Amino acid sequence: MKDEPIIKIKNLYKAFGKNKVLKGISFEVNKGEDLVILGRSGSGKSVAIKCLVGLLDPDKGKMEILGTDMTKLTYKELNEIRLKIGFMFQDGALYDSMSVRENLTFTLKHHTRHLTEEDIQQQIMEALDSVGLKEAIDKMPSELSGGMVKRISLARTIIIKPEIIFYDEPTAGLDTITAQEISELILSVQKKYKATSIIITHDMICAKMTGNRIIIIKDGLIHAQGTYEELENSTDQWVRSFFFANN
Ligand SMILES: Nc1ncnc2c1ncn2[C@@H]1O[C@H](COP(=O)(O)OP(=O)(O)OP(=O)(O)O)[C@@H](O)[C@H]1O
Repeated sequence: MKDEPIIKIKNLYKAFGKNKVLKGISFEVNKGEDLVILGRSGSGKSVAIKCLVGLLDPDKGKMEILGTDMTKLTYKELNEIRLKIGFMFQDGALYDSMSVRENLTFTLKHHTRHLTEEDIQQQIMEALDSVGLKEAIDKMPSELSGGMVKRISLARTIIIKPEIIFYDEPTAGLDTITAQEISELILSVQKKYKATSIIITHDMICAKMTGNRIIIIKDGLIHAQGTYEELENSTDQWVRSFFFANN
């Protein structure tokens, strides 16, 4: 069902010593939504997501994913909820010593037990097909270009069919054209798999293509939110600067 929040963050605070990074962030993400988080470097976008998924302990705040209170989880419950979440990290995070096939097999076996060899191969081919890279199945990560690494890491993210996908700077380090191809691919994956997404990015083309709502973090708080068009036409000069300057 749409319009049903499956991610809820309320009054999230996080400081590292004197560095007060998050000072009361609240937002919700509905099922099927693709939310982009913008903010200048160091504004706390990654910290917010890490708190949400249990990789960092928040100082204060309530967080819920798929109806589960993320602040009161046992280790077992945390692992269970993480099985429903896919991550696409900035650096791709593939295992260098494993081929593409082995990387994907590893993820799949770790996620789903008792799959037959035939199921595994079929799901690998389906994921690689979704990112247009079936021919790379037996390549090693060192043989892949930056754009191909991103595609394979996207394949690895979707192979577990997550309900929620977190993208951390999915187009970072790519030239403009390749970045746009990756954004297009993310869009097609979103349509095909219908996962709910949170996308952290500095790439405004990526934000425009992949997000249907944007929030902007400033000074530890949510400074503005809306659609790309609403924020682009904001009366707030600082907000508008995102759309015309490279952050
Ligand atoms: N584990 C940590 N220990 C101490 N400080 C941290 C830690 N993680 C993040 N920080 C600090 O928190 C602040 C926010 O970092 P964060 O990585 O969330 O920024 P960001 O908005 O994602 O930036 P970027 O766009 O550059 O990735 C920074 O000042 C950073 O130094």
